[in-house]
Amino acid sequence: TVVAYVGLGSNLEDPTAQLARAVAELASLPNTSLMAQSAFYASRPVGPQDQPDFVNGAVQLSTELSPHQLLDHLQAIEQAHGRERLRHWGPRTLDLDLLLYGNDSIHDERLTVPHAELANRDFVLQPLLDLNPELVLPDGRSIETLRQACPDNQLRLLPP
Ligand SMILES: CC1(C)Nc2nc(N)[nH]c(=O)c2N=C1O
Repeated sequence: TVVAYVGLGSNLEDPTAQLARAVAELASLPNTSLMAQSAFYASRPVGPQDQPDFVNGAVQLSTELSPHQLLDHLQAIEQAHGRERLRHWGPRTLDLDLLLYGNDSIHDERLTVPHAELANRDFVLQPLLDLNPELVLPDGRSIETLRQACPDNQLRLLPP
């Protein structure tokens, strides 16, 4: 099995409920078990500001699924949450991103792992630190170091 990290985000239709439901759905994927889930954090949107604040989190999975099988499931869960891509970087009910898949680097037409924006988004880095403070990227950079260098998006820790 492989340890994979999935990022969650939402800013429509009760984001904390969307994330909580998505965690349960991820935990029940085939040949997959939920190892840990991060706290949830609220923050202002990075990019277009004319949309609601986001809630973000991450989960640590142990899976036998391939990266592409896992991606298929993530996209199916997003669809089940009624995600509509009306505009690039626009608001959405649920965003699931495959952040890390073991120590693999993957770059194909469907998948970029580690996630391309991971290193400069505190709403991704902080949940990853919650899950594994020792986490290191395939290229050797530590998540802890990246988090310290990352622009501060004033994350607000939400109560469990
Ligand atoms: C619109 C954009 C870039 N900004 C975000 N901003 C925040 N705070 N959280 C997100 O998950 C997020 N996702 C995005 O895709």
